[in-house]
Amino acid sequence: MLELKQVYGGYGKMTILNGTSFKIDKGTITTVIGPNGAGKSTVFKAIFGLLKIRSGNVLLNGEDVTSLPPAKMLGKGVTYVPQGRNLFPMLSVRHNLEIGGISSGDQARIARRIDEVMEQFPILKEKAKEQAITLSGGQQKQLEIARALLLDPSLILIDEPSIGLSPQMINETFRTLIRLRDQGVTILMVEQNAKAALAMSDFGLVLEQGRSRMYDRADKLLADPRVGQLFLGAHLEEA
Ligand SMILES: Nc1ncnc2c1ncn2[C@@H]1O[C@H](COP(=O)(O)OP(=O)(O)OP(=O)(O)O)[C@@H](O)[C@H]1O
Repeated sequence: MLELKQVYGGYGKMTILNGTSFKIDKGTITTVIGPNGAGKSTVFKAIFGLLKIRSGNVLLNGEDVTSLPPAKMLGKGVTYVPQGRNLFPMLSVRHNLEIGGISSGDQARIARRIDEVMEQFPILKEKAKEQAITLSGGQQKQLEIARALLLDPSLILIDEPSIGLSPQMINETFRTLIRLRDQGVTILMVEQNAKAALAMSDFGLVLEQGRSRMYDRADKLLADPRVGQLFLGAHLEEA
């Protein structure tokens, strides 16, 4: 569904993506792991058009979407849930959802989608009129994921969804992602919480110094001693 071919990019004179190449299949969850600064978030920004790609290509279902701006990527069915909190805290849960649909020309459809999405996230329906800031961290992440669903994406890029959440809320967030995968949505996720994330993923990708070093079934990566070394901070070459 998504393919990166020899993607190079970075910030100013700094090159972070050094020929990143990988493919992910439709209807799967793939977790990207790797040491701090490996370029995991940068890959997402490059795919979603937030970072100019210097060379290389991003293909979506075979179509070249390299450096398309975010609004165009949304139109192609790709959505991005960045790291951290990305809500309007003083606005209501419903209002935050409405903002997610603002780029759609069809507001009647968005109103319908908000109702559908709320059915999938009962806590959001219950708290629709409450300010987003009154939700727990996990509920806020659910709201961000729900907002990402408004435009019916086929691919969700989600960066560190478990950060700052309790173990119970991490489980709930991961269960939500599995449910979406089972509905046919493709998920590409970055996670620091590598073991738990690989345990619920179909595939894993190890990124190091802006290059994909390993790609395999998630259970195989989990069992690979070199990945164990990586979790402990060693570089793959040393491992
Ligand atoms: N906006 C920016 N401007 C300049 N440098 C940046 C910017 N964003 C990230 N970087 C640098 O790019 C490198 C890769 O950052 P990135 O956030 O992609 O890494 P990561 O693998 O997601 O790391 P982490 O696990 O720590 O989140 C880092 O050295 C970082 O300091």
